[in-house]
Amino acid sequence: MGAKAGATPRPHSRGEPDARERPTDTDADTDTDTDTDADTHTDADADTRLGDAMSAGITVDALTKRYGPVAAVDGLSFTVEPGLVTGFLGPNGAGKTTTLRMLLGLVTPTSGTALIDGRPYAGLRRPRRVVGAVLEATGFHPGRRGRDHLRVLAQAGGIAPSRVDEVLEQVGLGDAGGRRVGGYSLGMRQRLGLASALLGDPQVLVLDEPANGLDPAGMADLRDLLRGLAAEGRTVLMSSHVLSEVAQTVDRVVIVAGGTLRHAGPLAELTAAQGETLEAAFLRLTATPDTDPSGAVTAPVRG
Ligand SMILES: Nc1ncnc2c1ncn2[C@@H]1O[C@H](COP(=O)(O)OP(=O)(O)OP(=O)(O)O)[C@@H](O)[C@H]1O
Repeated sequence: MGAKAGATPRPHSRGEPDARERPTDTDADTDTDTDTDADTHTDADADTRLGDAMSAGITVDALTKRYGPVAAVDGLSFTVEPGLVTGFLGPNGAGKTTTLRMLLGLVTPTSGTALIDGRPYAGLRRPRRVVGAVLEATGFHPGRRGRDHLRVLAQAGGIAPSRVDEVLEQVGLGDAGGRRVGGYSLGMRQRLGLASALLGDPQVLVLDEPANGLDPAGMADLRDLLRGLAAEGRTVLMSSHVLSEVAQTVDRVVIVAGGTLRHAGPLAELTAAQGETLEAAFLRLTATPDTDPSGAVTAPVRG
Protein backbone atom coordinates (compact mmCIF):
# COMPACT_ATOMS: atom_id res chain seq x y z
CA MET A 1 0.00 0.00 0.00
CA GLY A 2 2.83 2.49 0.30
CA ALA A 3 3.52 4.04 -3.05
CA LYS A 4 6.55 5.72 -4.43
CA ALA A 5 7.27 3.55 -1.47
CA GLY A 6 10.64 2.23 -0.77
CA ALA A 7 12.59 1.71 2.30
CA THR A 8 15.65 3.24 0.77
CA PRO A 9 15.27 6.57 -0.91
CA ARG A 10 17.71 6.92 -3.76
CA PRO A 11 20.59 9.33 -3.72
CA HIS A 12 19.64 12.74 -4.99
CA SER A 13 19.55 12.49 -8.72
CA ARG A 14 18.64 15.99 -9.80
CA GLY A 15 20.94 18.91 -10.12
CA GLU A 16 24.26 19.27 -8.45
CA PRO A 17 24.75 17.62 -5.12
CA ASP A 18 24.33 19.76 -2.06
CA ALA A 19 27.36 19.32 0.10
CA ARG A 20 25.36 20.05 3.21
CA GLU A 21 22.92 17.25 2.66
CA ARG A 22 23.28 14.10 4.62
CA PRO A 23 24.31 10.94 2.86
CA THR A 24 21.28 8.99 1.81
CA ASP A 25 22.23 5.90 3.70
CA THR A 26 20.98 7.79 6.71
CA ASP A 27 17.50 7.92 5.24
CA ALA A 28 14.77 8.20 7.74
CA ASP A 29 13.02 5.05 6.77
CA THR A 30 16.09 2.91 6.81
CA ASP A 31 17.99 4.98 9.34
CA THR A 32 20.65 2.43 9.79
CA ASP A 33 22.86 5.00 11.47
CA THR A 34 20.55 7.27 13.34
CA ASP A 35 19.06 4.52 15.39
CA THR A 36 22.33 3.19 16.59
CA ASP A 37 21.64 4.67 19.95
CA ALA A 38 18.70 2.35 20.34
CA ASP A 39 20.37 0.46 23.10
CA THR A 40 21.79 3.42 24.91
CA HIS A 41 18.60 5.24 25.76
CA THR A 42 15.99 4.20 28.20
CA ASP A 43 12.29 4.75 28.39
CA ALA A 44 13.11 8.10 29.89
CA ASP A 45 13.31 9.32 26.31
CA ALA A 46 10.35 11.61 26.17
CA ASP A 47 10.29 11.69 22.40
CA THR A 48 10.06 7.93 22.08
CA ARG A 49 7.43 7.08 24.59
CA LEU A 50 4.35 5.92 22.75
CA GLY A 51 2.47 6.54 25.92
CA ASP A 52 2.80 10.19 25.10
CA ALA A 53 -0.62 9.73 23.57
CA MET A 54 0.63 9.89 20.01
CA SER A 55 0.83 13.63 20.36
CA ALA A 56 3.66 14.32 17.96
CA GLY A 57 2.80 16.73 15.18
CA ILE A 58 4.70 18.40 12.36
CA THR A 59 5.53 22.08 12.19
CA VAL A 60 6.99 23.63 9.08
CA ASP A 61 7.94 27.28 9.47
CA ALA A 62 9.26 29.62 6.79
CA LEU A 63 10.97 26.64 5.18
CA THR A 64 13.10 27.45 2.15
CA LYS A 65 15.38 25.39 -0.05
CA ARG A 66 17.29 26.92 -2.92
CA TYR A 67 19.23 25.03 -5.56
CA GLY A 68 21.17 27.80 -7.22
CA PRO A 69 18.57 30.08 -8.76
CA VAL A 70 15.75 27.58 -8.18
CA ALA A 71 13.66 27.97 -5.05
CA ALA A 72 12.38 24.41 -4.69
CA VAL A 73 10.62 25.44 -1.47
CA ASP A 74 10.04 29.10 -0.74
CA GLY A 75 8.99 30.29 2.71
CA LEU A 76 6.62 27.41 3.35
CA SER A 77 4.71 27.26 6.66
CA PHE A 78 2.07 24.77 7.78
CA THR A 79 1.27 22.37 10.58
CA VAL A 80 0.14 18.75 10.54
CA GLU A 81 -1.97 17.61 13.46
CA PRO A 82 -2.06 14.26 15.24
CA GLY A 83 -5.15 12.13 14.83
CA LEU A 84 -5.75 13.17 11.23
CA VAL A 85 -4.69 12.16 7.75
CA THR A 86 -3.32 15.19 5.93
CA GLY A 87 -2.87 15.24 2.17
CA PHE A 88 0.19 17.07 0.86
CA LEU A 89 -0.72 18.09 -2.65
CA GLY A 90 0.82 20.02 -5.49
CA PRO A 91 1.63 19.75 -9.17
CA ASN A 92 4.89 18.29 -10.44
CA GLY A 93 7.84 20.30 -9.20
CA ALA A 94 5.81 22.01 -6.47
CA GLY A 95 8.39 21.20 -3.81
CA LYS A 96 6.62 18.35 -2.03
CA THR A 97 9.44 15.84 -2.06
CA THR A 98 12.00 18.48 -1.15
CA THR A 99 9.84 19.48 1.80
CA LEU A 100 9.46 15.89 2.97
CA ARG A 101 13.20 15.32 2.59
CA MET A 102 13.93 18.37 4.74
CA LEU A 103 11.45 17.11 7.31
CA LEU A 104 13.29 13.80 7.41
CA GLY A 105 16.73 15.36 7.68
CA LEU A 106 17.80 14.22 4.21
CA VAL A 107 18.11 17.70 2.77
CA THR A 108 19.40 20.73 4.67
CA PRO A 109 17.08 23.76 4.51
CA THR A 110 18.48 27.00 3.17
CA SER A 111 16.45 28.65 5.92
CA GLY A 112 13.45 27.96 8.11
CA THR A 113 12.59 24.85 10.08
CA ALA A 114 10.77 21.56 9.65
CA LEU A 115 10.09 19.93 13.01
CA ILE A 116 8.61 16.64 14.15
CA ASP A 117 7.35 16.65 17.70
CA GLY A 118 9.05 20.01 18.08
CA ARG A 119 12.48 18.82 17.01
CA PRO A 120 14.44 18.58 13.79
CA TYR A 121 14.77 14.98 12.64
CA ALA A 122 18.41 14.92 13.71
CA GLY A 123 17.32 15.87 17.22
CA LEU A 124 15.07 12.83 17.67
CA ARG A 125 16.78 10.34 19.89
CA ARG A 126 15.17 7.26 18.43
CA PRO A 127 13.78 8.51 15.16
CA ARG A 128 12.32 5.23 13.95
CA ARG A 129 10.12 5.14 17.04
CA VAL A 130 8.85 8.63 16.33
CA VAL A 131 8.55 8.82 12.57
CA GLY A 132 8.17 6.26 9.83
CA ALA A 133 8.67 7.36 6.26
CA VAL A 134 8.19 5.98 2.80
CA LEU A 135 9.83 7.99 0.08
CA GLU A 136 10.42 5.79 -2.94
CA ALA A 137 9.80 2.25 -4.08
CA THR A 138 13.20 1.50 -5.44
CA GLY A 139 15.43 0.69 -2.54
CA PHE A 140 14.83 -3.00 -2.09
CA HIS A 141 17.39 -5.65 -2.84
CA PRO A 142 15.56 -7.77 -5.43
CA GLY A 143 17.10 -10.99 -4.24
CA ARG A 144 16.08 -10.48 -0.65
CA ARG A 145 12.82 -11.79 0.73
CA GLY A 146 10.38 -9.20 2.03
CA ARG A 147 10.53 -10.57 5.55
CA ASP A 148 14.34 -10.54 5.53
CA HIS A 149 14.36 -6.93 4.36
CA LEU A 150 12.28 -6.00 7.39
CA ARG A 151 14.41 -8.13 9.71
CA VAL A 152 17.50 -6.20 8.65
CA LEU A 153 15.77 -2.91 9.31
CA ALA A 154 14.43 -4.09 12.65
CA GLN A 155 17.85 -5.22 13.75
CA ALA A 156 19.46 -1.94 12.67
CA GLY A 157 16.79 0.00 14.49
CA GLY A 158 16.84 -1.97 17.72
CA ILE A 159 13.27 -3.07 17.09
CA ALA A 160 11.88 -6.39 18.32
CA PRO A 161 11.96 -9.04 15.55
CA SER A 162 8.36 -9.89 16.38
CA ARG A 163 7.33 -6.61 14.76
CA VAL A 164 8.30 -7.97 11.35
CA ASP A 165 5.40 -10.36 11.02
CA GLU A 166 3.05 -7.88 12.66
CA VAL A 167 3.70 -5.20 10.06
CA LEU A 168 3.63 -7.70 7.19
CA GLU A 169 0.13 -8.66 8.29
CA GLN A 170 -0.81 -5.04 8.80
CA VAL A 171 -0.04 -4.14 5.18
CA GLY A 172 -1.50 -7.31 3.69
CA LEU A 173 1.78 -9.05 2.89
CA GLY A 174 1.39 -11.80 5.45
CA ASP A 175 1.50 -14.51 2.80
CA ALA A 176 4.18 -12.87 0.66
CA GLY A 177 6.87 -12.19 3.24
CA GLY A 178 8.82 -15.28 2.17
CA ARG A 179 8.98 -14.25 -1.49
CA ARG A 180 11.86 -12.39 -3.05
CA VAL A 181 11.21 -8.69 -3.53
CA GLY A 182 12.34 -8.91 -7.15
CA GLY A 183 9.12 -10.78 -7.84
CA TYR A 184 6.89 -8.25 -6.09
CA SER A 185 4.49 -6.07 -8.05
CA LEU A 186 4.73 -2.30 -7.63
CA GLY A 187 1.80 -2.43 -5.26
CA MET A 188 3.53 -5.08 -3.17
CA ARG A 189 6.70 -3.01 -3.02
CA GLN A 190 4.60 -0.08 -1.89
CA ARG A 191 3.17 -2.24 0.86
CA LEU A 192 6.63 -3.38 1.86
CA GLY A 193 7.76 0.24 2.05
CA LEU A 194 4.85 1.01 4.29
CA ALA A 195 5.66 -2.01 6.43
CA SER A 196 9.19 -0.63 6.82
CA ALA A 197 7.79 2.67 7.97
CA LEU A 198 5.51 0.98 10.49
CA LEU A 199 8.21 -1.20 12.04
CA GLY A 200 9.01 1.19 14.87
CA ASP A 201 5.31 1.72 15.66
CA PRO A 202 5.88 5.43 14.97
CA GLN A 203 3.73 8.31 16.10
CA VAL A 204 4.20 10.11 12.79
CA LEU A 205 3.98 8.70 9.27
CA VAL A 206 5.38 10.60 6.29
CA LEU A 207 4.43 8.99 3.00
CA ASP A 208 5.41 10.24 -0.45
CA GLU A 209 2.88 9.06 -3.03
CA PRO A 210 1.67 6.01 -1.10
CA ALA A 211 -1.21 5.43 -3.53
CA ASN A 212 1.03 5.32 -6.59
CA GLY A 213 0.73 2.03 -8.43
CA LEU A 214 -1.98 0.57 -6.25
CA ASP A 215 -5.01 -1.10 -7.75
CA PRO A 216 -8.45 -0.16 -6.43
CA ALA A 217 -8.38 -2.85 -3.75
CA GLY A 218 -4.91 -1.74 -2.70
CA MET A 219 -6.10 1.84 -2.46
CA ALA A 220 -9.03 0.81 -0.33
CA ASP A 221 -6.68 -1.12 1.95
CA LEU A 222 -4.35 1.86 2.16
CA ARG A 223 -7.24 4.15 2.99
CA ASP A 224 -8.45 1.88 5.78
CA LEU A 225 -4.96 1.48 7.16
CA LEU A 226 -4.15 5.19 7.18
CA ARG A 227 -7.48 6.13 8.67
CA GLY A 228 -7.02 3.48 11.33
CA LEU A 229 -3.56 4.77 12.18
CA ALA A 230 -4.88 8.31 12.47
CA ALA A 231 -7.76 7.10 14.62
CA GLU A 232 -5.14 5.75 17.02
CA GLY A 233 -3.87 9.30 17.37
CA ARG A 234 -0.99 9.14 14.94
CA THR A 235 -0.02 11.93 12.59
CA VAL A 236 -0.25 10.94 8.94
CA LEU A 237 1.11 13.14 6.15
CA MET A 238 0.82 11.77 2.62
CA SER A 239 1.61 13.33 -0.70
CA SER A 240 -0.42 12.21 -3.66
CA HIS A 241 -1.39 13.03 -7.22
CA VAL A 242 -4.44 10.80 -7.07
CA LEU A 243 -6.94 13.43 -6.03
CA SER A 244 -9.93 11.11 -6.13
CA GLU A 245 -8.21 8.89 -3.63
CA VAL A 246 -7.07 11.82 -1.53
CA ALA A 247 -10.63 13.10 -1.39
CA GLN A 248 -11.73 9.82 0.15
CA THR A 249 -8.85 9.48 2.56
CA VAL A 250 -7.72 12.76 4.07
CA ASP A 251 -9.15 15.07 6.70
CA ARG A 252 -7.00 18.05 5.85
CA VAL A 253 -5.06 19.24 2.85
CA VAL A 254 -1.90 21.24 2.42
CA ILE A 255 -1.61 22.45 -1.17
CA VAL A 256 1.63 23.83 -2.55
CA ALA A 257 2.75 25.14 -5.92
CA GLY A 258 5.99 26.78 -6.95
CA GLY A 259 7.39 26.02 -3.51
CA THR A 260 4.79 28.20 -1.81
CA LEU A 261 1.71 27.43 0.24
CA ARG A 262 -1.58 27.85 -1.59
CA HIS A 263 -3.97 26.42 0.98
CA ALA A 264 -3.98 24.54 4.27
CA GLY A 265 -7.11 23.48 6.06
CA PRO A 266 -9.85 20.89 6.40
CA LEU A 267 -10.80 19.17 3.16
CA ALA A 268 -14.49 19.66 3.87
CA GLU A 269 -14.00 23.39 4.32
CA LEU A 270 -12.20 23.65 1.00
CA THR A 271 -14.71 21.75 -1.06
CA ALA A 272 -17.82 22.95 0.72
CA ALA A 273 -16.92 26.63 0.62
CA GLN A 274 -17.29 26.94 -3.14
CA GLY A 275 -19.13 23.75 -3.90
CA GLU A 276 -16.09 22.48 -5.74
CA THR A 277 -14.59 19.08 -6.11
CA LEU A 278 -11.10 18.69 -4.69
CA GLU A 279 -9.78 18.56 -8.25
CA ALA A 280 -11.41 21.85 -9.17
CA ALA A 281 -10.16 23.51 -6.00
CA PHE A 282 -6.69 22.09 -6.59
CA LEU A 283 -6.54 23.44 -10.14
CA ARG A 284 -7.78 26.84 -9.01
CA LEU A 285 -5.34 27.07 -6.12
CA THR A 286 -2.32 25.87 -8.04
CA ALA A 287 -2.89 28.02 -11.10
CA THR A 288 0.04 30.31 -11.81
CA PRO A 289 0.55 33.04 -10.85
CA ASP A 290 -0.80 33.07 -7.32
CA THR A 291 -1.83 36.69 -7.56
CA ASP A 292 -4.77 38.19 -9.40
CA PRO A 293 -4.28 41.06 -11.88
CA SER A 294 -4.69 43.64 -9.11
CA GLY A 295 -1.79 42.04 -7.30
CA ALA A 296 -3.88 40.62 -4.47
CA VAL A 297 -3.03 37.14 -3.34
CA THR A 298 -5.91 34.92 -4.34
CA ALA A 299 -4.78 31.76 -2.68
CA PRO A 300 -5.50 31.54 1.03
CA VAL A 301 -2.60 30.74 3.27
CA ARG A 302 -2.34 28.98 6.57
CA GLY A 303 -5.10 26.86 7.88
N1 LIG B 1 18.74 18.22 -5.95
C1 LIG B 1 18.15 19.16 -6.69
N2 LIG B 1 18.89 20.00 -7.44
C2 LIG B 1 18.31 20.95 -8.21
N3 LIG B 1 16.98 21.16 -8.28
C3 LIG B 1 16.20 20.36 -7.55
C4 LIG B 1 16.73 19.31 -6.72
N4 LIG B 1 15.69 18.69 -6.10
C5 LIG B 1 14.58 19.30 -6.53
N5 LIG B 1 14.87 20.29 -7.38
C6 LIG B 1 13.90 21.18 -8.07
O1 LIG B 1 13.06 21.71 -7.07
C7 LIG B 1 11.72 21.79 -7.55
C8 LIG B 1 10.80 21.00 -6.62
O2 LIG B 1 11.06 19.62 -6.78
P1 LIG B 1 10.33 18.51 -5.91
O3 LIG B 1 10.86 17.18 -6.36
O4 LIG B 1 10.45 18.84 -4.49
O5 LIG B 1 8.83 18.68 -6.37
P2 LIG B 1 7.60 17.68 -6.17
O6 LIG B 1 6.45 18.53 -5.76
O7 LIG B 1 7.97 16.57 -5.28
O8 LIG B 1 7.38 17.16 -7.64
P3 LIG B 1 6.78 15.75 -8.19
O9 LIG B 1 5.33 15.77 -7.86
O10 LIG B 1 7.06 15.83 -9.65
O11 LIG B 1 7.54 14.65 -7.51
C9 LIG B 1 11.75 21.31 -8.98
O12 LIG B 1 11.91 22.43 -9.82
C10 LIG B 1 12.99 20.44 -9.01
O13 LIG B 1 13.52 20.38 -10.30
